[in-house]
Amino acid sequence: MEPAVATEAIVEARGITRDYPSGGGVVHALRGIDLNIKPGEFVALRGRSGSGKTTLLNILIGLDSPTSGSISILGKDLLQMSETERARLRRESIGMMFQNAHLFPSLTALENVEIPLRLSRLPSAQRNKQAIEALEKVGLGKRAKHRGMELSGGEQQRVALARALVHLPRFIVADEPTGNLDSLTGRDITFLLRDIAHQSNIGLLIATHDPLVFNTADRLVLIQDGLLTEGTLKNRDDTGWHK
Ligand SMILES: Nc1ncnc2c1ncn2[C@@H]1O[C@H](COP(=O)(O)OP(=O)(O)OP(=O)(O)O)[C@@H](O)[C@H]1O
Repeated sequence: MEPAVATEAIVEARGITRDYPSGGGVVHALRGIDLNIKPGEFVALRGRSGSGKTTLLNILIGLDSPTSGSISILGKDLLQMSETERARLRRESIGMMFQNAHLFPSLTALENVEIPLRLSRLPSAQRNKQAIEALEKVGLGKRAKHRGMELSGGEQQRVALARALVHLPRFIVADEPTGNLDSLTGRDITFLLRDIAHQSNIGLLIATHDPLVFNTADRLVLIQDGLLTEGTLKNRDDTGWHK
């Protein structure tokens, strides 16, 4: 039996390829991707439209399967898991954010944040407590009773972040989370994500076109024609960017 060694990486992906059949031919969306993300590390994934960002994110969280390659998440082999096990991994250990907040407009912020916990067996008082704590982490403790439709775009995205955090994930994946926000609000959300990842030792992967996001990240990776290269981060200023 192997010794119980805590794995360093949150995610270790090796040689990931993904081919899609298309019009009688094949699209090679990913052509051999290696990517490691450590606890507390914020990695930005930059690439043009169609370069394979969403495909890669979906594969890393088990929503899609690669054509070849291997993926270890939190020390477990993702590709050996059943559909049910992958769903459980997402429910317990992964938080997701998208360009749109996807809130239920007539539910309160608190009810929206509680949704992922409804699938767990937690008693309702515990669910409520965790949801309030998650809203407080994103600075919206006082908006808990406001309905989704009563919140600004930036507040809605904060609620989406609280919903991604409520089950205390180890890995957060976000696809263009600032894409619909003005630059100041986008900056708030980016800094909040970065700070939460650093403080709570969460691995954070954000796919983005937003220069502010990739200049705030700990590491930038570029995806082009289905291949990854390390990017160069710009010099940081002294206004709190980066660490
Ligand atoms: N289900 C699918 N069937 C066929 N081709 C697909 C499918 N999904 C994605 N592709 C192709 O794979 C490539 C990568 O797409 P992907 O959506 O991952 O890009 P992206 O970088 O996320 O783009 P964007 O920034 O526009 O969201 C594209 O050429 C796309 O057309």
